[in-house]
Amino acid sequence: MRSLVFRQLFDTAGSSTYTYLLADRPGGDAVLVDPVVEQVDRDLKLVEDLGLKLKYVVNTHCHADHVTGSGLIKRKLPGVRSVIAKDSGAKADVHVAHGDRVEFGDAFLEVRATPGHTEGCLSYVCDNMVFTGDALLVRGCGRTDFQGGSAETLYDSVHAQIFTLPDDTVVYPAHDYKGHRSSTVGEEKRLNPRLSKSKAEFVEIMGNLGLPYPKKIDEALPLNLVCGIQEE
Ligand SMILES: N[C@@H](CCC(=O)N[C@@H](CSS)C(=O)NCC(=O)O)C(=O)O
Repeated sequence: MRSLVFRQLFDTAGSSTYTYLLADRPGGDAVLVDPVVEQVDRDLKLVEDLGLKLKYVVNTHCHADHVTGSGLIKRKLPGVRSVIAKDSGAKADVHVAHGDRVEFGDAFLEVRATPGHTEGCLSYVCDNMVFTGDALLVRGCGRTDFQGGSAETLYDSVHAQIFTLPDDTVVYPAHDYKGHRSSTVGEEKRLNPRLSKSKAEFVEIMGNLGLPYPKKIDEALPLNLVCGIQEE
């Protein structure tokens, strides 16, 4: 039985983003999923405290609400490689697509394409966990009104790629705005107020969210298209 290392970290500075640290074993090879630039020192201190070897910074998508920590982490730890979907249109060291694996030591993330919030959204499955980015949030989902978003596509993605996982798979989202930390596939299939509905109802709901644009969108998008801050 593998003793995977797992930590869930939260950006209290404003974006309400969850960053995940995973390693194949204590002191082993590690990945960081969705790091936030303001929290890079916190994340790297934890990597050092746990004696881990950080291999990849992995992005679920090109975020619009915060700047990814990928570029800054690469500057501080030059051996680390950034990962994002080929379909995101963003630069990175490694471009992945549906069916690929991101390997770290004896463990790996299985890449599942879950477009709809953006065209290049990915979810990553690791053992009994799925890191859903903004495709599926706890009792919610990512908005579909910019970055090539499509409610129809998001509905199909979640139903085909996430809701087909075992019901006890633990759902770890990229954001939470209501105090949740995780959920399960079974719970979300039953209780998600948007995605448990029919596709037509879902499309109607998503067309009427009326959310303001993220405050940092104009700063975040251009930087995230180059995988974060690249220069001094
Ligand atoms: N107020 C925040 C942005 C909130 C927001 O729009 N969140 C996105 C994910 S980040 S692009 C979203 O999809 N929300 C779905 C929902 O139902 O809330 C800010 O200004 O940064």
